[in-house]
Amino acid sequence: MGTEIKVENLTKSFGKSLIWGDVTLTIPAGEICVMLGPSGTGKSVFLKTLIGLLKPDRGSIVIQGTDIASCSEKELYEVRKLFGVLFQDGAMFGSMNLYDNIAFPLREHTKKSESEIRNIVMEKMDLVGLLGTEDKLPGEISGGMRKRAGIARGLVLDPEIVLFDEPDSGLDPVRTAFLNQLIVDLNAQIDATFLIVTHDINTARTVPDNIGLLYHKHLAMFGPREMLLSSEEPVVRQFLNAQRVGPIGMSEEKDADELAAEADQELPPLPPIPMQLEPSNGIPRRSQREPGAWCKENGITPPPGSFEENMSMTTAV
Ligand SMILES: Nc1ncnc2c1ncn2[C@@H]1O[C@H](COP(=O)(O)OP(=O)(O)OP(=O)(O)O)[C@@H](O)[C@H]1O
Repeated sequence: MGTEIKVENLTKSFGKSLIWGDVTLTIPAGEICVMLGPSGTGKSVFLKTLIGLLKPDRGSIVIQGTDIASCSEKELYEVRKLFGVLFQDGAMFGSMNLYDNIAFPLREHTKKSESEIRNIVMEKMDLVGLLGTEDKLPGEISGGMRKRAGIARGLVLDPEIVLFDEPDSGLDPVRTAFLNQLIVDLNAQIDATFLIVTHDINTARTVPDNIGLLYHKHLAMFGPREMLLSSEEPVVRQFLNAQRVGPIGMSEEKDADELAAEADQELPPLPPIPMQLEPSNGIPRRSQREPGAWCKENGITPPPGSFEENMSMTTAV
């Protein structure tokens, strides 16, 4: 299970306004990727383009041999069945209880009997820790529970690719930590390919196998977690360490005067690379490797203190 997504030279504009151009990356089967980027750089547009809700101007997105940028509607309909999507707010129907919300895709897209549907819904509710809340309305539960219900609903059709659009938005740090653990556990358990859009730097530093950064209408970098967390590239370094010093300004790129004013400021050292979050259910991640393996293979010395067992999960910001 889990399928690769191969994106080549993807470009998307709305009218004359370019959102991003020439995006090329391969999201490996079964791994977790995080896509970062300042607000408005087109992360949600990227997710929508991957599932064919938006059409790119150019380029290809190949999933199981089908280019969804140029395929027929019928082919697109088939490829879409591979996806589960978690929208920001969980996108629950307010007047339906959680059971019916989670059962909805099965009733809409399959011919399964109500008893088969019941088995699947209860299994997914169990996976996300929501057994016993079947009769609750979305308005009666917390934001974190709504997110988990959204995940359960995204999983009922057994997707091979799961897209998460800011799963941690509006959650407190403790609930975010629980949600991150759930995401890592689910990834190991269902072995699907996960792509997460987030603004949470701690999530980006600890959860994924790979990180991408969209900035200034292009993909600034995409690669293994350790590659980006040890990178000295100014935009990557600034964003992944949530710093003010660097090329990214409040609304757009800084201008020459602003950059000149910063020229003498010494950059803080790169913080240690934290351990990757491990599944708590005893199932190894598909891509599990020794901490520091990428750095070693590539002759990179990680920042001091990296990969220490008891290192704080928070970043030095
Ligand atoms: N359907 C659309 N028509 C026209 N412009 C759009 C459309 N959808 C998005 N945009 C524009 O594309 C740009 C990128 O939007 P998007 O929501 O993808 O950014 P984002 O990186 O996800 O932002 P944030 O981090 O704030 O959620 C924005 O300027 C937005 O106004």
